Amino acid sequence: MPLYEIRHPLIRHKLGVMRRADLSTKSFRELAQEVGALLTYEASKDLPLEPHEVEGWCGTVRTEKLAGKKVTVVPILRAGIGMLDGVLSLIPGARVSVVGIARNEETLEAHTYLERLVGELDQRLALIVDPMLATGGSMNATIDLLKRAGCKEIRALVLVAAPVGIERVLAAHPDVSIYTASVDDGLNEHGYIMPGLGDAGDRIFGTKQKD
Ligand SMILES: O=P(O)(O)OC[C@H]1O[C@H](OP(=O)(O)OP(=O)(O)O)[C@H](O)[C@@H]1O
Ligand SMILES: O=c1cc[nH]c(=O)[nH]1
Ligand SMILES: [Mg+2]
Repeated sequence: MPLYEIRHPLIRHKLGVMRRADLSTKSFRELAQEVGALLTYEASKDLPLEPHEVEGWCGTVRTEKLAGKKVTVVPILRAGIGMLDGVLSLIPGARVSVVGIARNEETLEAHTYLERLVGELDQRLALIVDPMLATGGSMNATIDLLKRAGCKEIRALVLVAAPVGIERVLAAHPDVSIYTASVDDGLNEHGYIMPGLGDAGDRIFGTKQKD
């Protein structure tokens, strides 16, 4: 099943705090990174290991180490930057591919304005990070361009997802897994996730929402 709603108590608690409208930019930012790291923990559960040996205090110890699976983290600008360090805190050797996409506020269509991908994408697991999966347009545009660049293994990490966006992504890309801290109720008339987090980019970068 390609949708994973991670109902871990730490995630649920932290996401609950993030929903507070009076939360400071600093706290929202810190929590986005923390939940990003916790989602990474779940999304990396099946990374391949290989046998290893180390010299321990009592002699040689048989251990395991990561088998060197190549990873690229793909933050969708802007808001995806808010989860990037959380992912890198657990997978520090990952390369970063940056994708810039803005959603048109009237039509809700995704417009791609930047594509800076790392090499060897056909050999890498791509972890796309974006706090919000709303209509799914931005996520599908990102998956499309990664696949065009040769990527074969893609996982999406989002803080909050709307059912309609999940359906749209999985209909177009059934091979992609989505990891989310919450499947929320739906979208309002402006395409915002309800109850959601509000405008994640504005909350992470401290820019103002329209009053
Ligand atoms: O699923 P969708 O309907 O495409 O909406 C979700 C997208 O909207 C937000 O970005 P936005 O376009 O506001 O850009 P920003 O991160 O620069 O604020 C969010 O971070 C997602 O990328
Ligand atoms: O709820 C939403 C939907 C799109 N983008 C956001 O930042 N929040
Ligand atoms: Mg925004």
